[in-house]
Amino acid sequence: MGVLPVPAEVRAILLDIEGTTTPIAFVQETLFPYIKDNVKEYLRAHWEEEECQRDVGLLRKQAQEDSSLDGAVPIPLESGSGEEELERIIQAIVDNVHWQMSLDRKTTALKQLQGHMWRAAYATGHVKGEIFEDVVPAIRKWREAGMKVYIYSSGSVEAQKLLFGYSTEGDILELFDGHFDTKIGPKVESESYRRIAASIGCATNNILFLTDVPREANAAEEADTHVAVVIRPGNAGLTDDEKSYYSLISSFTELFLPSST
Ligand SMILES: CSCCC(=O)C(=O)COP(=O)(O)O
Ligand SMILES: [Mg+2]
Repeated sequence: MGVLPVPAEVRAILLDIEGTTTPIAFVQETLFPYIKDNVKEYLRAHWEEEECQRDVGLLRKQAQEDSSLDGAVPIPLESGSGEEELERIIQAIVDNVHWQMSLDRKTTALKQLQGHMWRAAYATGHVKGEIFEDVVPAIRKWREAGMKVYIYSSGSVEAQKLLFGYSTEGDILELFDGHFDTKIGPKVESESYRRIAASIGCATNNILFLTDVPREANAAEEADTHVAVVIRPGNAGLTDDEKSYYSLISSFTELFLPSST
């Protein structure tokens, strides 16, 4: 087991979810198939609700922005009323969601809908958020040492709260001081890390960001945020250059805080 000293100026640890706190397999083999299998029924059942209409509005706007992309699926406006017309629009949304998911897109529109759909899956006990076993004990230790702990995931804040609220370790939401999603900006843009620092009320170099994705680490580092790349079973491999450039950890227990004993 390695040891990674945390720089003394770090006051907050910012955590990615998929591939960092949580196995990629849980997201790809449980959460995402649930969306693909249930999106049509969900839209039919919730169509009249305000929240669902907001999600549809965001997806339609995103589809317009995506119209020049290869294979993009448009979402037409309803022209008229009736069951058949509604089915035509719902089918277009289903196709659009499937297309976005086939590319693992991280659009706020897709992530908002997913978060709302997972609500029922977690609340009925159909799904429990999976967390690597080192995560909870390590976060407790960091917090005892005075560290603030935040989540930054492409999954919506609502989806994050479901995952940690209904997790294999129980409701562990109390471990987090706050949550960020793509509403603050994409994880591959350095400006997002500046906005997060401003929102927390610290400098970017007071934050240590843990992620499995080198492009995200690179964006954070450009903003002068400390980073470490997390290696977990099932994560994408790193190039030799990435392995030698980034600080790497394979468990949260490898982080050594200056004040820890
Ligand atoms: C928050 S639960 C679902 C995870 C998800 O939808 C996703 O896109 C994961 O992205 P991350 O930024 O956590 O790697
Ligand atoms: Mg990730």
